[in-house]
Amino acid sequence: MEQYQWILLLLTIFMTGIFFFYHQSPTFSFYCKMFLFNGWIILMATILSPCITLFYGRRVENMKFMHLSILPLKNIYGIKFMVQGSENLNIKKPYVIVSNHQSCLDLLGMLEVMPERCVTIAKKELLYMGPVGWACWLCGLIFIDRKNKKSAMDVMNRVAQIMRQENLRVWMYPEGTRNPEDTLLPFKRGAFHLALKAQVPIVPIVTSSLKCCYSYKEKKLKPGNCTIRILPKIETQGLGLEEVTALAESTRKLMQETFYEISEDLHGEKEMKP
Ligand SMILES: CCCCCCCCCCCCCCC(=O)SCCNC(=O)CCNC(=O)[C@H](O)C(C)(C)COP(=O)(O)OP(=O)(O)OC[C@H]1O[C@@H](n2cnc3c(N)ncnc32)[C@H](O)[C@@H]1OP(=O)(O)O
Ligand SMILES: CCCCCCCC/C=C\CCCCCCCC(=O)OC[C@@H](O)COP(=O)(O)O
Repeated sequence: MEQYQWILLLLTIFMTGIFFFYHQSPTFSFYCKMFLFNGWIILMATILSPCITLFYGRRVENMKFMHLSILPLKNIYGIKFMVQGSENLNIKKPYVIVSNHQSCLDLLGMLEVMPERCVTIAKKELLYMGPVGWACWLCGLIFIDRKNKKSAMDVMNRVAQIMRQENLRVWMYPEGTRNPEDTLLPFKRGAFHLALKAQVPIVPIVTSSLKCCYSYKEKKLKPGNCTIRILPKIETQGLGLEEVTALAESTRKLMQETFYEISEDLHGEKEMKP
């Protein structure tokens, strides 16, 4: 046999093995899907980043490239988002969006509803993910070092200064990390300091439980329907920094109630856990 025939034969055996295990083992198929999910993001970032660097440089408008390149994942995985309350984002001025953070699928939900001129606050580790970090930087993401609180707060305080000048919306995950549970984590204060310092409203956005389509624990990634509810803005004008804790707690309570309300598998959940 010629060398290329050997290669073809080995490739066929390899692909047949993948196909076989994919259908036999849910865990294997989960890892394949996650590999494709991450692989797609890395591929898009690798293709787009050099072009964006060349033609546009770093600017918040580049988010639309992230949007266009990532949204096909929604169709590939059959995840449908039903958006409620889009009219609540018809605000011309800057504001802070706070959203719950369950898993990597939140990226799809975020891009589904993200308004124009919106930047996300992200952990600095993302910046070191090669082309993905480069793409995030080009889209204007703002990175914070969660292990260095002083530097994270300094960055947030600088954002408070520029968001009004540059008419920016800022998207934050106040839980500070992914949380697959049904009870939201206690909220970090950064988003609320930001809104109060910049004297801009807060818009809470709640994504229903993603357990219907994704669970890392159960090694599950399958098609499903999710609801994203955009709540009316919470005004902060005239409120002082002494209100940060109360504001964070009332916003969390509102988002937790909304989460129970829109998550089909949690209907009937009445008890609010602390
Ligand atoms: C082309 C294709 C490319 C595709 C690429 C794909 C890209 C994916 C993009 C998606 C990115 C999504 C990433 C999401 C994340 O990374 S989430 C993780 C990072 N985000 C956060 O952590 C935000 C939430 N955290 C906070 O807001 C924190 O408050 C923080 C600012 C980080 C500070 O941390 P910490 O100290 O732990 O917070 P506390 O809230 O507990 O605060 C402690 C006390 O400090 C006071 N405080 C807080 N902030 C301030 C401030 N700015 N100024 C003054 N004081 C502040 C706070 O009130 C607390 O005081 P008390 O204890 O109440 O007295
Ligand atoms: C040259 C180095 C090459 C490194 C290649 C890195 C590979 C990166 C693989 C895939 C990138 C996918 C990025 C998806 C980002 C989804 C956003 C997200 O969910 O971030 C998590 C963050 O909110 C909270 O983090 P933690 O829950 O605290 O943890």
